[in-house]
Amino acid sequence: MKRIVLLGATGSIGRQTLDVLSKHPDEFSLVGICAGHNAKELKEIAEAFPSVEVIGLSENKEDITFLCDHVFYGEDNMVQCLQHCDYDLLVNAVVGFRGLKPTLESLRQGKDVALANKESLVAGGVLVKKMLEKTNTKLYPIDSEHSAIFQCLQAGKKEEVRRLIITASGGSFRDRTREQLQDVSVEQALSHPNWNMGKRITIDSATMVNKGFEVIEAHYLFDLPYEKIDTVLHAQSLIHSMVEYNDNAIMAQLGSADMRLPIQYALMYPNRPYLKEEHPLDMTKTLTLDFKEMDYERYPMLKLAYQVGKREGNLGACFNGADEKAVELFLDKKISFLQIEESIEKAVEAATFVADPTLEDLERTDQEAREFVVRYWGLENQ
Ligand SMILES: NC(=O)C1=CN([C@@H]2O[C@H](COP(=O)(O)OP(=O)(O)OC[C@H]3O[C@@H](n4cnc5c(N)ncnc54)[C@H](OP(=O)(O)O)[C@@H]3O)[C@@H](O)[C@H]2O)C=CC1
Ligand SMILES: CC(=O)[C@@H](O)[C@H](O)COP(=O)(O)O
Ligand SMILES: [Mn+2]
Repeated sequence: MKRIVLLGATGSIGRQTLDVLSKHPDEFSLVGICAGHNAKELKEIAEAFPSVEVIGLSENKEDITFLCDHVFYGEDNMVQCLQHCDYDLLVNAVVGFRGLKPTLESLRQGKDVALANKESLVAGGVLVKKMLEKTNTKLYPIDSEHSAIFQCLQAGKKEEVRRLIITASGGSFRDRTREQLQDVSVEQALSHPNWNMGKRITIDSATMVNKGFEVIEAHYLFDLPYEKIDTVLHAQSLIHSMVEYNDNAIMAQLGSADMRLPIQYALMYPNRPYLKEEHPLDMTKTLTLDFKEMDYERYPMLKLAYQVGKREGNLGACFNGADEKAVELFLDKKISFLQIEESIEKAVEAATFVADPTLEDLERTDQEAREFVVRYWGLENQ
């Protein structure tokens, strides 16, 4: 029985993880759940999974202390939960920079992490890598592209990999030119062509920040240089990513747009038990595969992500922090879609570079990037 702690339990990945866990009651016991504000849903989860021993909530608006022995409130709730329960695997599906600390804490304790929170690696990849080496722990990717690559890597040796090819849908505005992005609305940006996901990642997909994050994530997860990590536009999101080997073989992983497969694979690797699909892929009817070369002029955030990733240090934390704040402002209709990009570019330009950052350095960089974006748009008093 694997004892699981799930962060971001009320989110898109969180809920799909609960579904996977509920299908394997003899394999998993859910012992910890955390979320941000949604006390009502946490309560429902705790009732559905009586094995829950610890609960974390960032806001203290509702008293849920009666639900189990340990309930922690506040921004440090996730780390406190990890310190007050006996668990085997952390599933980190919280959104944002806040996911880095619990990832590091879990690895420090010698516990493996099934990772959806890509921000842990984008902002803190250097620290996470050091901790993995120190404690001999493992990360199991949940992000669909990285799960696909992880699956394709089972077919060969790492030394024989020529390159990783990460597929990109192009996001909500893939059929528009840059000129046509001037007046796009929040509602339009939130309409992803293939995936149903949380708001932040859906906007990141439209700006291609998400693909930039995924390039950096792949660098740390698979320990390959940026020169061996490519991206390609693939509108259908049927191929989740590929690995090209030295003998020219290209291994691809295909599947419907259902995150329960990568979640289950991360939790049960190397096993592949039965998984009922909502919308099974019918090869004979639906299989059209289009590919287009990535256009860095159309998607400047992807180009910037390579530069940020290669320079390393604290720049990933700046890139992510600026994006988090800019996406929040866009969703609140305080800035326009194209101003998300401008926020990130200017914040990275203005950042003070720290080559070998500590966690405190990254936290400072994250905070400074957010403050920079607010100041840049003159929104200090709103
Ligand atoms: N959705 C997807 O298909 C994919 C997501 N990912 C990654 O997985 C992560 C989660 O994404 P997704 O599920 O879409 O996001 P959602 O927005 O759907 O869910 C976010 C989760 O984080 C919680 N949360 C928000 N603020 C806080 C806080 N201050 N303290 C603690 N918890 C908080 C939310 O709780 P509450 O509901 O209470 O606010 C919720 O449980 C992201 O890093 C994303 O990039 C990666 C690949 C695919
Ligand atoms: C489901 C998932 O992993 C998302 O990251 C998704 O891949 C977004 O797709 P695009 O960023 O390619 O639009
Ligand atoms: Mn992805």
